[in-house]
Amino acid sequence: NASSQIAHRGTSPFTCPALDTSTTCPLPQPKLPHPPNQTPPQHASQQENEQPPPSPPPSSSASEPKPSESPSPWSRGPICRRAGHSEYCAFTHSSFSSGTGISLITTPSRILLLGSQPPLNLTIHSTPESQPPANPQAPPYKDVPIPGKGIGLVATEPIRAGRLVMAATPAVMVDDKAFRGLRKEDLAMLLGQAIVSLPAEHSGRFLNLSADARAADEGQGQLDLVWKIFSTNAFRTPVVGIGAGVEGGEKIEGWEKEMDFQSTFVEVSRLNHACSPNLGYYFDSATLSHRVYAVKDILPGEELTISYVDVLQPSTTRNSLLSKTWSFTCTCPRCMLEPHLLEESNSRSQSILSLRRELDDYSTSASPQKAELLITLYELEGLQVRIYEAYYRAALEWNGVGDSGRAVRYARMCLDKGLLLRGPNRPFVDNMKELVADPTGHWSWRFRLKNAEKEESAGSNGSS
Ligand SMILES: C[S@@+](CC[C@H](N)C(=O)[O-])C[C@H]1O[C@@H](n2cnc3c(N)ncnc32)[C@H](O)[C@@H]1O
Repeated sequence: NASSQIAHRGTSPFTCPALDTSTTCPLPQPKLPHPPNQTPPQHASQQENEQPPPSPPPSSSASEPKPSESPSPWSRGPICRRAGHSEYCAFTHSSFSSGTGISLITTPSRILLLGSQPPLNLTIHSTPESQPPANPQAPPYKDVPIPGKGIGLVATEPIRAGRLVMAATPAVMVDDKAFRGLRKEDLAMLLGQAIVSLPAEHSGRFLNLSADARAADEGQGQLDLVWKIFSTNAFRTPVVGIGAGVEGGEKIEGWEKEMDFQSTFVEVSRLNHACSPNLGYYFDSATLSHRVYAVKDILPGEELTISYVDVLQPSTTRNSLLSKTWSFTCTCPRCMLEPHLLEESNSRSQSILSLRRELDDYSTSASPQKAELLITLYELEGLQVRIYEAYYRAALEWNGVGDSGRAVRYARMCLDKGLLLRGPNRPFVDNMKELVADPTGHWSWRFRLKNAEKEESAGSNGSS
């Protein structure tokens, strides 16, 4: 059966001295308390409005993938846990990513599907002795204590907008179904196995991440602490698996299945929040890496920040979510404006939301001037991290009134920023590329004018 393909490991949870406070292993540094079911830092900030993606949906009746013939680089923890019909186990690939290692909590059949395809099967790149680290250059930042925020990262050199600042693979990835379906104690137990099985440096850095202060202070136990470190620092990371299966009696090769995981990364997880951040990021399923880019020019000594919440929301909405989920109130410049300036900032945020709604209704005769205003509002709010969304709308609006020159210019600007902040495999990227290649053949060509004509003829029919 599927699980027999994975080598069993003799490790029992928490035999690693890393979790024994009497040893030299790094101790966790608990910080602020968090509620148990928090949303990982990225969800809301990655919204976009796109044309429907053209790719066909994955087949739901395809059968499980076949076990791989080659020896598996994965080892499996000794104890698995059940949620519903599925059994979840902790799997570790300790030579992954030049010996950094990675652990996954998922089902045996999913590990066969995922683990037998790139990048998880790239054992050629994963022998620690023979492979240098992926990025031998010193990073342009260091971690330092930031008053009121725990540890954070600050720039050690000038960083230009557009520069790749980090590309890191996770320490641990948890199948979203396990995250939601398993009892907390069971998930904590599997997380414990997952962490102790990582190479020592990676597990030590994981255990140094921030967690709920109550876990350590009240001595609730090490499993609870590992669970809290994970949930404080997890990001949503959808992974596309390519499988083979049988549908309607016919063998199908290469169906794609998107699987949701929650993942914690030891470096990215040090980034604190700001409401107009200077970094943007996306998770690249093909390399299993979080790619973090500068969206503004950053000076040495400046803190590097990402956004944990939807930055388009007004300050009260942003802060109530931050407080509920991560137990802090934001003190970033956008939140600390004087009252009359804060009021203007919130009014701009409200306008952004209503303009987006208006522009995203393709059945009306909205105008390119509204898209231009949207760009200005994003700029005034310092939202370079989402500016590609405004360029996207401007490209469609100008094409919608038959101005291909401006449309192509904005489509290019959307691609320039959007590729950095969302990666290549996105429907909006395809959409903008199609517009650049052939604006007059694009679905949006003169669509607003056609709407206006329809409205006019409906009006004249009504009045005649
Ligand atoms: C993903 S961790 C970020 C790194 C963390 N500061 C550390 O010491 O490892 C999230 C935690 O950092 C703290 N944090 C992040 N951004 C903050 C901010 N803008 N103000 C205050 N605390 C913040 C909160 O305790 C939050 O739960």
